[in-house]
Amino acid sequence: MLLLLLALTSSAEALFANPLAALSDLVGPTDGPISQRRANFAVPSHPNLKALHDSPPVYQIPGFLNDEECDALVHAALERKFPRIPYGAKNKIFTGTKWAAHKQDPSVDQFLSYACEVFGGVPETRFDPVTVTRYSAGQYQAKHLDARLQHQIVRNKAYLATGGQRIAQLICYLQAPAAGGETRFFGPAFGGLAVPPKKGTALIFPTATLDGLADERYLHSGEPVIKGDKWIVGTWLMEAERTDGADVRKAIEELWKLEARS
Ligand SMILES: O=C(O)CCC(=O)C(=O)O
Ligand SMILES: [Fe+2]
Repeated sequence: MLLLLLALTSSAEALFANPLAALSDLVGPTDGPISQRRANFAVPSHPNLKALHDSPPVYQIPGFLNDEECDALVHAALERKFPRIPYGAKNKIFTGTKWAAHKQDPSVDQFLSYACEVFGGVPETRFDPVTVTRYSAGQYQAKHLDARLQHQIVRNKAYLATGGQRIAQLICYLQAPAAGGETRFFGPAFGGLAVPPKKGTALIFPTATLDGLADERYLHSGEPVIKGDKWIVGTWLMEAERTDGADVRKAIEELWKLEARS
C-alpha cells in the first residue's frame, strides 16, 4: 500500500466525455515531440487568472489562498495532522519533506474545493491525492515531467481507476523562502521562465493533453531554496475520475503506521 501511495504521488482516452474546456485553437510552438499536434489542454478559470506564458500556457492565480488558508496548511503539517511520504529519499530527485495531506484536515478540503472550481466544477475525484511539501535551504525537486510518457503507460483498468494521466499541475505557494525556490521551466519555448514563490499564489500548467498524451515541453523543477523555507500544497488534475478512493485511504493508513514507528 505504501508503494501504491508512492506510485500515486510520484509520477503520470478518457472513458467518458471530458467536461473541460479545450484550447482547441491553440497551436503549440515548434519544439518538442508534441509540437506537431494541436494543443488540447485543460483550461483553468478564475477571476484573478493571469497567463505567465501564452503558448505553451502557464497560468498564475494571485490570491488563490488567503494568508490564513496558507498558514492553516503549514500548521497542519507541523502539528502532525498529515503522515510523511518517504518520497525521493533514495534517488535525490526530491530532497524536501512531503506529507500525504489528502482528506486529513479541513484546510485540505478547502484547497480541494477551490481546485474543483478552477476546473469548471469537476468533482474532487478528478484530483490526485493532495500533498504538502516543505523545502528548506539547499532542498529542491529536480527537473521532471509530471505526466507519464506513452511507453510508461498501460491504459488498463487499474491505470484508469487512478484517474489515468495527470493532465495539469496545480500548486499553491504557502510560504515563500527568503531566496531561491523558483519553479523553473526548461523547454526552449518558455524562454527561461522561472516563477518566484509568492504566498497564496497558485501556479497551474498542463502536463498532458485532455486525452492523456504527455507534453514533453513541460520539463520543470523546484529550484534549490537558498535561504528560509518554501512550502507548497499541490495536486494534479487527472484525465478521468478516480475510483480508487478506498486504496488511497488504505495507503494513508499505512503511512500513519510508518509514522507511528518512527
Ligand atoms: O516546488 C516546485 O516549485 C515545483 C513542484 C513540482 O513541480 C512537483 O511537485 O511536481
Ligand atoms: Fe511537477
